[in-house]
Amino acid sequence: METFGARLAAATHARGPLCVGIDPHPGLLRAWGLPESVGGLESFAMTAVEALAGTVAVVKPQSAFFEAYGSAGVAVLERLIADSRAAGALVLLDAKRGDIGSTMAAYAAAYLTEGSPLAADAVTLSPYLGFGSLQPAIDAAAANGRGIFVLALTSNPEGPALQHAVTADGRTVAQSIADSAAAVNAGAAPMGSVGLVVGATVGWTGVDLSQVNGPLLAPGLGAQGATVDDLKIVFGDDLSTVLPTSSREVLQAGPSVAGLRTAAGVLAEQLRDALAARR
Ligand SMILES: O=c1ccn([C@@H]2O[C@H](COP(=O)(O)O)[C@@H](O)[C@H]2O)c(=O)[nH]1
Repeated sequence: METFGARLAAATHARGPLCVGIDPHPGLLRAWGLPESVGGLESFAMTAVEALAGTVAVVKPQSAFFEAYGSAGVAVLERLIADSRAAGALVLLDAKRGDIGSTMAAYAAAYLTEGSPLAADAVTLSPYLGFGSLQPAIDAAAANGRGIFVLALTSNPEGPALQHAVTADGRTVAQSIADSAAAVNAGAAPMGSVGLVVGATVGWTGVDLSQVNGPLLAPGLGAQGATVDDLKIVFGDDLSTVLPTSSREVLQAGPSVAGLRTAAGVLAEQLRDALAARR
């Protein structure tokens, strides 16, 4: 079975290094002239899929905005995942789950196991119950050709107080997460299937990402203030596996399908140039 790392490398090679987040904020629904209802959510999601899933490498639905509508919202998320994958995009479900190992096994069954209605190509996970608690998801990802993205240096201003804290062995929390991902990904080609989340907003961090050998999801472009040029500051020599992601900056170009495609295309082109040094 082809690994997620290999599938992602092929997708970004073919379609460019861009992930577009599908975040149906209430304010965006209003801006698109849609009601704040399940019907509005579905119109928003399906328009985004129509506009983007045939062209960008990865779409990243934000689970919270679908869960907000209860089971009917989750049904829309299921359809979004299926339709996006059918259109050729990889789907990264942004759910940021984290729990004790036995419960993590249930999350892995939901998000990473073939046949589950919510199975995506990859899911975001929180390592703050200990990186080892993620093992059931790492195992399920490997068994199903899927991937995980582990929070390391998040894009929000509150992140550094925890993520730059120094652990008992002298490494920062973020460095220890990066090292744990590197250990799982060691030897994988073209790259491993355990990615990290490293915000485009975080600036120079001193965290050594050179051994991670996995995708580095970079949120924070646009609405959170980071620019394409910031990626060079954050990632330095480690740009080769960076997957920049943007939600509101692209989505504000809707509801026009053409407008959304143009916004994603312009950003993808800027990223192609900025990440030209990638392998
Ligand atoms: O560190 C992180 C991790 C995840 N996110 C998520 O990415 C998008 C960003 O949306 P924008 O509209 O492009 O700001 C959103 O779903 C976040 O939950 C993040 O921003 N930072």
